[in-house]
Amino acid sequence: MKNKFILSLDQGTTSSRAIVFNKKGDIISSVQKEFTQIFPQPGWVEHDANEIWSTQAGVAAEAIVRAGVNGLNIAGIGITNQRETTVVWDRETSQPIYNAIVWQDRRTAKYCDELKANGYADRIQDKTGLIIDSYFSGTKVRWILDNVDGAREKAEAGKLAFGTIDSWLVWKLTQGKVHITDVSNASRTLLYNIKTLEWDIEMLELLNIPICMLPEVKSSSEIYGHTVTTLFAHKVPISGVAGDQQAATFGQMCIKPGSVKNTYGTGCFMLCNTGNKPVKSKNKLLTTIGWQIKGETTYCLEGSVFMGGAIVQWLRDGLGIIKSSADVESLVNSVEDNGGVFMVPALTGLGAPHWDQYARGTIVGLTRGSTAAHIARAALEGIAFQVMDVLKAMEADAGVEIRELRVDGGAAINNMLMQFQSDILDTTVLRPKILETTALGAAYLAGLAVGYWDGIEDIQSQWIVGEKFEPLMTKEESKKLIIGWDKALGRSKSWDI
Ligand SMILES: Nc1ncnc2c1ncn2[C@@H]1O[C@H](COP(=O)(O)OP(=O)(O)O)[C@@H](O)[C@H]1O
Ligand SMILES: O=P(O)(O)OC[C@H](O)CO
Repeated sequence: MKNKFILSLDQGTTSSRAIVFNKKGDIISSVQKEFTQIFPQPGWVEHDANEIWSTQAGVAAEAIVRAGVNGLNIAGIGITNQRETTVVWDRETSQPIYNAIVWQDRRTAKYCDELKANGYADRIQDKTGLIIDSYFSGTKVRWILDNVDGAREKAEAGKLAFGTIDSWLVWKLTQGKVHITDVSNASRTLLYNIKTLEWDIEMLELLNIPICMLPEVKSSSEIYGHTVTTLFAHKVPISGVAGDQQAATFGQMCIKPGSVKNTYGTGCFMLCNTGNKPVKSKNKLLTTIGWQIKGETTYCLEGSVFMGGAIVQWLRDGLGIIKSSADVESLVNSVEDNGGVFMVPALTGLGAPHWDQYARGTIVGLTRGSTAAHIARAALEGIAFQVMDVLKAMEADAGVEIRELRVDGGAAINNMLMQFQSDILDTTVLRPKILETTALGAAYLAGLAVGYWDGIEDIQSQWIVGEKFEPLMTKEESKKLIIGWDKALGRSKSWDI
C-alpha cells in the first residue's frame, strides 16, 4: 500500500478533529475546529448535530488537502467520538429532530432516581455494565421521544433513527445508506447487553424505546460501507469505529489485561483492559466493551470523571482569569502551592466513583491571601484528585497496585498537572510521544480492517514514551493534601437537591 494513508475523524466534546496518519503512525496533517456548546438551562448541555457534521466534514477535507493527497490515497477512515451523546434524526430528511443531548447533560437525573428507587440498579449493572446515571444515552433518547412533538409516534412507525455521534457521522458520510454503531459505543447506551452482545429487549421496554430506531451493532474494525458524500472524489471505505476512550486505550496499546490509561480531555477517563471477560465492579466503576476485532471482544473497567480539562475552559470562559487554556501553566507556576485552596470541579455532578448527580462545583479554603493563581492551581489539582479516587477504585476492583499510568488528551500536555498526578498517586506517569492516541487508535482499527497493517505486531512498537513523571512529593505532603481534598469533596456532594 504505497502512498496510502489512514484518515481519522476524532469528534470530541469541544472540537472536531481530522488527522491523516502514515504507516509508521506519524501525523501527516491535523486540523481541528471548536464548535458551539449550548447550555439552555443549568445542568443541560446540547450540541447542534448539523454543526458537528459540518465542522467534522470541514476538517476532514482540509486535513486531506494539507497532507497533499486525495481520496484515492486514503486506505480507510476511522471514526472515534465523544460517547453517549444522543442524536435522533428523521430517516427521510436526515434532519435531527432535537439538538444532540450531550453526555454531560443532567436533565434525566430525576428519572434515573426513580429507576434506582424501583430497584433496577443491580439488574442494569449485570446486563449493561453501567451505573444508573443521566450520563448514558438511554434516558436521553427517552426524553427526546417524550418531549418532542410527535416524536414517539414517528419513532414507532420506523421514521426516526437514534445514534451516538459515530452512527450520525457514518450516516452522513454514506448519505443515509448505513445506520450502524460499534460494540464500544453500544455499550454506553444503557440499552446493550454486554454479555449476549445484543440490544437488550428488557432495557428497551423499561425505557420505552422502539428497537426499530436503533443502529445495527458491528465490530470496531471492519468495512461498514463507503463514503458517498462529495467530500471525497472517490469512495473511501469506512473501516474503524470506537468510542473515543476505547480508541485511546487501543492507541495507547493497552492491549494486555491489566494495562491502564487515563485521558485528560473535557473529562477524564481511566480504562483498564480486563481481557475477554467482563469484570463486574464492586467499587462503582463501569464495565465497558473496549473493542471487538475479528470476533474477539475485549472488555475494560472504566472510571469516568465529568470535568477534566473543561475546568480549565471554565477558568478561561467563566472566570476570565486566563486568556487561553495554555496560559494556565504559567499562572499556576507563579505560586508554590495551592495556598490552602481546594476546588472540586463538580460543575456537572460527580462521576466515578462517587456518582452524585447533584454534586456541584466548590472552592473552599479561601483567605485574604488567595489569588487567581491559587484558584487555578486548585482547579488543576482537583482534576488530579478525581483521577486519584478513580485509580483507588480501579486498584480495589483489579486487586493489584497500578504502578504505571499512560496518559493522553489535551490537558495531559500540562507538566504541572502531570507531575502533581504522579505525586498524588505515587505512581509513574508516562506521556507518549504522540498525544493524539484517540485518533491513532481509530486509525489502527480502520487500518487493520483493510490490511493497511497486517496485525497488532505491526503497530505495537509504534508506542514511544515522550515524557516520564516520577513522584517527588513526600508522603506527609501528599497525605495532608488528600485530607484537604476529602473535606472539600464532602462540601460539594448532594448540593443541588
Ligand atoms: N495547557 C493546558 N493545560 C490544561 N488543560 C489544557 C491545556 N491545553 C488544553 N487543555 C484542556 O484540554 C481540553 C481539550 O482536550 P481534548 O483532548 O481536545 O478534549 P475533547 O476531546 O474532550 O474535546 C480542554 O478542556 C482544554 O481546556
Ligand atoms: O470528548 P472527550 O474526549 O472528553 O470524551 C468524552 C467521553 O467520550 C464521554 O464519555
